[in-house]
Amino acid sequence: MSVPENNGDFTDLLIIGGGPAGMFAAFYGGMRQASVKLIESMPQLGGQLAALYPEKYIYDVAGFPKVTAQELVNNLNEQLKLFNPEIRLEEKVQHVEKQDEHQFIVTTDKAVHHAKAVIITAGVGAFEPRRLELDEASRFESVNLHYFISDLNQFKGRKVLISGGGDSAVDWALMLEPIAQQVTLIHRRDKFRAHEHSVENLYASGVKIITPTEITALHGTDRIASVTLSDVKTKETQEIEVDDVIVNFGFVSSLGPIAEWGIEISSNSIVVDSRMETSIPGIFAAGDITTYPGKLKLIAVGFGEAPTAVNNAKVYIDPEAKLSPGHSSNLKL
Ligand SMILES: Cc1cc2nc3c(=O)[nH]c(=O)nc-3n(C[C@H](O)[C@H](O)[C@H](O)COP(=O)(O)OP(=O)(O)OC[C@H]3O[C@@H](n4cnc5c(N)ncnc54)[C@H](O)[C@@H]3O)c2cc1C
Repeated sequence: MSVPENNGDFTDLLIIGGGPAGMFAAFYGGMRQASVKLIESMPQLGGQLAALYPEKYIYDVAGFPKVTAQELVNNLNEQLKLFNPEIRLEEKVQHVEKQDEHQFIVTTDKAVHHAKAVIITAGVGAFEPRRLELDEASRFESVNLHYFISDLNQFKGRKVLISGGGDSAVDWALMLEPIAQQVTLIHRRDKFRAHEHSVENLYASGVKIITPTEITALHGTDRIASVTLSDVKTKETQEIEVDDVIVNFGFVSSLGPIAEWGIEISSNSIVVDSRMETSIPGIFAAGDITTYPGKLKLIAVGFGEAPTAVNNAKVYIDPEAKLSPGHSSNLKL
């Protein structure tokens, strides 16, 4: 099956956001013989799965009894490459404007794109980690202060300090314990908010736990060599040597520029109808970013919404086209 060339400068489908919903939409657009451009602000595809929990297991995606988030992203990548969509990484969409039916101008921080239809799969919006509120923190960010983890092995044989009390902090501590030389987990409260079972495993593990404690200073020139920890109640301090500091205070997200594109928004999400079309004809949405009565923010749900958005976008672009894609099992790929 061949993918048609762009008609002039106009891509058939421009997809904003390369999380699981956007990746599957990109594959599906190719399957519907649409030309596809996918724009993602992060350096990698995969959305929350790749950025926030690549090594965690997911159990509720159909057909996968158990799969790590990164494996699922790798599979989505392999699947979407069947149709060679244009993927643009590290490019953030700032503005979408409808000029006329089938004519959208999408402006990013790097270029201006033209599309016949737009599908927004921007998840929770462009997300950022909640940062350590210390003046000196920013200069260690690209060195040994981590808010995201992409490869557990980078911590092999190292002294790692993790700060945070939720699931991510506890999970990272447990996963790093057999790899790192030493893992210390601190939290500003006495109790961890993580899943009960994980907390039980934590106390049974070799992770050193210090609570209620917070980081009050980072020391080092080129990299953090030690940190000052302060007891939240007694204010007593201690300095410990570290090779790496991982901060897991969760992340903040906002729709950012999306809220200014004139699309109907409700509770920080994009309102869609049963065709996954937004209040602007020709702009569709899928995945965590959408809202409608009964909406669930799950990967499996995004995997259903993406084909609905793509098939309806196909009909928007070409009203003669069939809504139903037919069965993929009839394809010869
Ligand atoms: C720790 C954790 C565990 C989870 N476990 C599960 C689970 O077990 N099962 C499950 O079903 N769900 C789980 N989820 C939820 C699941 O990850 C989300 O439902 C899913 O990622 C939503 O996919 P998405 O493609 O809609 O959005 P996202 O994954 O959020 O991807 C959206 C992408 O759009 C990009 N983007 C946003 N704005 C712009 C812009 N302006 N320009 C360019 N790019 C942009 C973002 O950078 C991001 O990469 C979990 C979430 C977390 C945080």
